[in-house]
Amino acid sequence: MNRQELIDQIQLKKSFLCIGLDVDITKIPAHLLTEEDPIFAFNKQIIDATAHLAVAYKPNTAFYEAYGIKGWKALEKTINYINDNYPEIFTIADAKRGDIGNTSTMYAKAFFEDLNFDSVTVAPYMGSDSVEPFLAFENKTTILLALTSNKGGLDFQGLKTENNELYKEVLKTAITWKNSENLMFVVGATKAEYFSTIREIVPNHFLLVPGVGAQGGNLQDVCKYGLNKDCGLLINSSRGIIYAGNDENFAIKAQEEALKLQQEMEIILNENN
Ligand SMILES: O=C(O)c1cc(=O)[nH]c(=O)n1[C@@H]1O[C@H](COP(=O)(O)O)[C@@H](O)[C@H]1O
Repeated sequence: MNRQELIDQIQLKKSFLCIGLDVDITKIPAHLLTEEDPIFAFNKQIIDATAHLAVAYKPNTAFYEAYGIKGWKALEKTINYINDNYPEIFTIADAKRGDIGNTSTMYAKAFFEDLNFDSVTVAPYMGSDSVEPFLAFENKTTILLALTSNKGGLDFQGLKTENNELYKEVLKTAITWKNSENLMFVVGATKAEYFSTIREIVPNHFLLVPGVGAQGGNLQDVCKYGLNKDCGLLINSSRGIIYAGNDENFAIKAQEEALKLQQEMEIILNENN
């Protein structure tokens, strides 16, 4: 999926919601545990109940890798289900990869070709030749960690360099790389006060913003300085949506939580037009 198709979906659905499919088997409703593949059964119901409200889904691969081959199969079934039934949805493999060039190419093939995700999250720490192999894939997006939502995010990302803080160097340098139009950046919702500075450096790129919901980030605060002319934001909530209920009604409860965020987003988009 390309940038314009994503923007079209945002306008059509009046939503820039990304739902995180971070499925912990100890937290899913008990009645699903008798299913052959409880994780996929859970995801399928969440997706069917929320696809009209969201423009993106983001499975974090840790939650699948933790269950070995069964988990990876559930991830594969989930991405195939989305691509087959909701091809208009932007998909994010939250895998936070990045390595020397030839290894990064293999990570990119795993997520872009084998699993056919639209995008993957990547760590910038190893520099240009660790990220450019991801950027080389046409119609695929590389989502680079810039300023993360966690408390320790500032341990390194906030370090002062000669002229800047490190996260600003990441942004400034990454936009000079080959195929940098294929980049998005991760900025945590818990760091809302940084968005105006970030938008000075990357006015046009999309930002993936996790941290709304369970981590306490605020949608309004993020939008105040984070929105751009194309919206330019994907706001993720995982636990706040998918674990809203814990019985047979879990998908309806998830839908209700997604709807609350979508309705807030609709107002924000209308105000911004
Ligand atoms: O790359 C991410 O998605 C990410 C970056 C970040 O700075 N903070 C962050 O929470 N995430 C991910 O976003 C999701 C947040 O989940 P909830 O806190 O349950 O909404 C998890 O999958 C995290 O791994």
